[in-house]
Amino acid sequence: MTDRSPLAEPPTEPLIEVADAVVSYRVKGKGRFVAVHGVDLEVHPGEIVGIVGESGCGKSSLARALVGINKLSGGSIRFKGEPVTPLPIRRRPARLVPLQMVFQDPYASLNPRRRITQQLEEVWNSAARARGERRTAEERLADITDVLERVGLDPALRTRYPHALSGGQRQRIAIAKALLAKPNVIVADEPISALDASSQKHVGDLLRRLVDDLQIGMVIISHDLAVVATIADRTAVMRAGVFVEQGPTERVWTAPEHPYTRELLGAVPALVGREG
Ligand SMILES: Nc1ncnc2c1ncn2[C@@H]1O[C@H](COP(=O)(O)OP(=O)(O)OP(=O)(O)O)[C@@H](O)[C@H]1O
Repeated sequence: MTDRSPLAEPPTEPLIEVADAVVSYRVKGKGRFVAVHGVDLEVHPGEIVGIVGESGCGKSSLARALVGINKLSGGSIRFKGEPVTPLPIRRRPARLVPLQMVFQDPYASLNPRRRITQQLEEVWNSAARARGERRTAEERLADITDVLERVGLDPALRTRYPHALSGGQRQRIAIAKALLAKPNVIVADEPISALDASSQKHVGDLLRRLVDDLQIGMVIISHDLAVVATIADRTAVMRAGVFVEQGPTERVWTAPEHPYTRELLGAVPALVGREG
């Protein structure tokens, strides 16, 4: 658990600025259902912000809006000062390429019929194309080898198909895919919930290391307060589409202000501290 006092570090420009964001869905015969009711959030370089709350509270709806998959019904989301425009991946402007998402189920974001290497090459190609860069196959291989090493995988694994990897290895590949886009921000929706306990710890430590080493901003969504408490600098507690409180993780954990946070804390058996 970390508590980086705002006085301890110089202020930075936020990478992500969310102001009064509203996400709603059209539900047949029932009008619109509002899943996110006007939330405010900032994400700075080198910072992990955890968003925690029970299933159905609106976490994924907000996460998808942060990267431009969901359209906002109100408010605004800015990435490096520019609005996040909801467009299909292929039509995303180059300025949004460094805004990446990692999903809970890495199987869903990996094609089971293609070798890992082909999938990483496609991501690299589309990021280079979006940026208008002309680069060589040697540079591509060097970048792919570099990200695989960075996520703690043997680069030789790239010749495998997804089914020949463990759950933890697949999630590392999903993180490597995001890194190939040279991200400034990664939004990770339940990135470790589906993993066994030992992989949870390793992937959690990896995410923290990436944020510290690359000074990216990260948003981690989880229903599990203990997961967020071990790696997030700041925590926002979400209930029924609103943040009931947000603050430094240490403070939220030790002196929760809202009864709902206390309720969530009561359901956590024990906190295992983050190493390093
Ligand atoms: N496409 C959609 N159409 C209509 N309602 C939706 C849609 N997607 C989500 N919802 C509803 O919005 C609410 C918030 O869902 P969301 O997936 O954002 O919550 P969550 O906190 O991420 O939950 P979970 O952890 O179960 O995914 C839920 O009531 C859900 O049923």
